[in-house]
Order: sequence, then C-alpha cells, then structure tokens
Amino acid sequence: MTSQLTYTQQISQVEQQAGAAIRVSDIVKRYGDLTVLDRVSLDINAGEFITLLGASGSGKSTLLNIISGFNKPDAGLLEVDGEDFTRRPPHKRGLGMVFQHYALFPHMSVWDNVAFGLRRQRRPKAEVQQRVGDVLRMIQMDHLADRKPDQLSGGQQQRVALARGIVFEPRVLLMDEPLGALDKLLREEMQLEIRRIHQELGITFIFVTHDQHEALTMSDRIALLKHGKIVQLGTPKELYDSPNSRYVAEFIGESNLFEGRVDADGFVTDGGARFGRPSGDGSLLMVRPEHVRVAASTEGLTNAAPVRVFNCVYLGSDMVVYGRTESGQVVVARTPISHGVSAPLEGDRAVMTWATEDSRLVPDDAEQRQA
Ligand SMILES: Nc1ncnc2c1ncn2[C@@H]1O[C@H](COP(=O)(O)OP(=O)(O)OP(=O)(O)O)[C@@H](O)[C@H]1O
Repeated sequence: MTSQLTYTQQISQVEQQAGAAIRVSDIVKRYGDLTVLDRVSLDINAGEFITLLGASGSGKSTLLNIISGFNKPDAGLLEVDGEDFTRRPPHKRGLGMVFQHYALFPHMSVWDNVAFGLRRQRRPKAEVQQRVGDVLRMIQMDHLADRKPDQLSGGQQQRVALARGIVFEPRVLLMDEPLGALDKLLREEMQLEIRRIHQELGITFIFVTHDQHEALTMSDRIALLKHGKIVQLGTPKELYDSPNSRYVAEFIGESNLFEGRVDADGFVTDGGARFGRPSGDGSLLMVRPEHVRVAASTEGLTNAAPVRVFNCVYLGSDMVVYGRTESGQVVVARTPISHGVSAPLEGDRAVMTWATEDSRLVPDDAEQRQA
C-alpha cells in the first residue's frame, strides 16, 4: 500500500505509522580521488523492508553509515520524515543498528545485554523490565535470558544483537550484513525470522547484503548498487523478471543471454540463430534457466538452440543441464526431475527451447548508460 503513496502523503501519515520514511537526495561521498557514492538518491517508504545489494566495494555500507550518522556525506541531503538529518549526530537520530559482528558484552547475561542501552538512558525500571521481556519473547529468547553470550549459538547471539537494535523501539532498523557469519541453514532460518519481526514491528528496515538470494527472499524492494550508483531499484520480481541491464541480469539469479538484435521477423543472434521476439527493449535476449526445456529435436519449435551437453547436475528436486552451441555459447536449463524422464548424458546432442513469452529483451550495459 505505502509504496503507492507520494513522499508527502507518507509524511502526513507518520503519526499513525511506526516506521519512518527516508529520503536520500544526491548523496556524494569521496575518499581522495575515489567517488564511493556518486549522487545517490533513494526514497524509502515508511514501514518498508529495503535492501541495499551490491558487490563488495559498491558503497552499500557507506550509504548505510551515512543514514546512521556514523559517516558524513560530502554533498547531498538526508531526510527522515521530512526533517533534515544530514548533519545530526548518530545518537540523536533514534535509529536502531545491527552489525555482522554482534559485539555483545561477554560478561553480561542476555537480559543485561538487551537492557544495557535502556539502563544507560536511565529509563524507569518497570519500563526496562517490560521492554526487555517483550523483545526477548518476540525473538524467542526469553527462556535463555540468563545465559552469557559464550553459552549461545551464533544464531542465538545474532538474535540478541537484533533484540538490542529493536528494544529502543526505533522507527528505522539498519542492518549491515547481520547474517554474514552464520552457516547457510541458520542464515536461511534467520532470514525468515527477520522478515517476521519486520512484519510484526511495522518499522522501516534497511538491510545491507552482497547475497542476491538473501535480498530476493527478504525485501519489499531492492536497490542494486554498482560503483556507488543505484543501477536498479524495484521489487525482487521486477529485478528478476525485468532487469534493466546486463549487469543486473547477471547479478540477480542465473540467466542465459544471447547477443543480437530485433528485426522484422523476430530476434536474430549475432551467430545467426532466429528466435521469437520477446517483450522489452535492448540487444540481449534473456531467458532464465527454469524457463528452458531440453528437447530432442528442433521440429515445430519457435525457439531452438541446438547444443552439445557438457554437464548435468542433479540437485534433488531439479536437474541443471549445461549445453554449448556450435558458436560456443553456453545455455543452461533447470528442470524439475520427473519420473520416467532420463537425464541427458554428457556429450549428447540436445535442443534447448523456451516459450517466447518467458524471454525478455535487456539493454546491454552501454545501451543502458546511453538511455
Ligand atoms: N575510510 C575509508 N577510506 C578510504 N576508502 C574507503 C573508506 N571506507 C570505504 N572506502 C572505500 O569505499 C568503497 C565502498 O566501501 P563500502 O564499505 O561502502 O562498500 P560495500 O559495498 O559495503 O562493500 P563490502 O560488501 O565489501 O562491505 C570501497 O572501495 C572502500 O574501499
């Protein structure tokens, strides 16, 4: 709902909302000759879960730290619910933070770790009791309140760090790779847990990760950064289905990309193959592996890429088939395993095929820059 409101409308709704709206306008950050953030602008809706995604060094943490106040921009404006926060010190911003290195006090119990900040602010005892109890119940750690951090698993420690971030009832929670130190299973469990807590609290979450899968799982919207610029902003589905450049198509999920051009009869690849004309604009035809089927012959197919199979990977529920066309292009198909269908063998000839409506035109990076 909120994503359809204008920034001004959101501001007028602030009283009823737990989360704050954030506007980043033309933020620039430089270190010497290196421009780390290059006029970044971003509107974050109140109550939204937004992820800053990008490769290492793309500027995600720098942007997050400018929002938190731990870093100062060289130019640009930061507004929180319409108020200028650009130069406001971190402790006066009222934003919660969770880092990858949870930095819990080792000599204090879980309870005391969570209560620490509130006690330092000299909040009344009853309020501290109430809030810490509520938050520990929310993160399902109330039964471990007396434990010390070294008696907890990594996932449990991260829950405590999360509790410390939300116990102040901030209107925004900033998280910098909070799951980076956890193993895959725990990470996936915590992704769902953080998503649940977001829904329960209704506050704005800004989450930094370099893991595209994590971003797709958790976010309402994703801002994909490259070299200090947001190259695409959208819902996970928008970024996955309609990437605006080769970079985005390759960063988010797996993709088959054919270089070529549209002509009167459809799409012709640089290698001379003909395919149906997909929607979109650009000189790359993209089709995701899960939309590619492996067929035995080209007969009756609009989209047919004959290949020699060079690898076939069994993934339990799915099978991934890698083929190479005569011109050397790799085409990947990911299909659910069904009984009675045998996997192609390495060295087999096969035909990779897809429905035209499952493919899409994507601008190559240079075209996207011109646009
Ligand atoms: N204090 C600093 N002095 C000089 N350069 C810095 C400083 N802090 C960050 N940088 C540089 O700024 C760029 C962006 O860093 P940032 O930490 O924002 O990237 P990131 O996308 O969060 O990467 P990562 O995923 O590796 O943490 C990097 O090239 C980094 O080396």
